[in-house]
Amino acid sequence: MEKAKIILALDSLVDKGTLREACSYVHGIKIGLPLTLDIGVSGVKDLVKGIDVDEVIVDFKLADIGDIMVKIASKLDFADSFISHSFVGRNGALDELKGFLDSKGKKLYLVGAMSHPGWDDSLNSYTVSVIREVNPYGIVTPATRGDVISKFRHEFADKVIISPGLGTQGAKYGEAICHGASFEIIGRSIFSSSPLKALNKIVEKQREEVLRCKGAENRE
Ligand SMILES: O=c1ccn([C@@H]2O[C@H](COP(=O)(O)O)[C@@H](O)[C@H]2O)c(=O)[nH]1
Repeated sequence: MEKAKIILALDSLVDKGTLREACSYVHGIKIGLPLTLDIGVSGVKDLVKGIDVDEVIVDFKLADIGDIMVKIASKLDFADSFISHSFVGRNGALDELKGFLDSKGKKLYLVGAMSHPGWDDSLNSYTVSVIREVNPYGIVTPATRGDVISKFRHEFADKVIISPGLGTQGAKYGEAICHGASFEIIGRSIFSSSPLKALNKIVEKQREEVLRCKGAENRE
């Protein structure tokens, strides 16, 4: 069966058997700083070892000078991809991180806009300009504001867009994909209780919503 367009947000510890089974339904996993602080880098390495996913993303939302971001990324060799803030800019920051990740065959995502209500979308013209300059593999945009995803998709037709903000933060499963995201990032709505049951329902709802909107697209 085709994997669902979901990236699991792992911000707290999940039993490895459950994670292994959950991963057979999804594209990837995203490792958060809270989980890494709880179990350490070696604990995270053990957790992800042997897990069958297409992508392991480290989400520490790096935001520092290039040298420090490179030092952090070089300690996390289990990751395929890293998320960084874009507001730090290219020169002396993201240029160095991108160069390092390129040399290791790893991918960079930049935050285009965040999902919480306090994010100011007037910042987005700046993040768009940094994303253009840095040319990352992908972008993080908010599922909570579909119009913002659509704008980023319009600006960056070929980039992978990953969107958090589903379920607990309010967006409907599938909604981000309908607005142009490549994958939906989902954490607490899956892991607060009975993860496999919750994931199955979410996969179903995502498929229904995407069928509904793609059907609508095809009728236009
Ligand atoms: O704007 C952003 C950027 C990143 N996140 C991250 O996504 C997940 C969302 O988890 P839920 O439990 O599904 O709300 C989490 O790891 C955040 O750090 C975000 O929410 N918003």
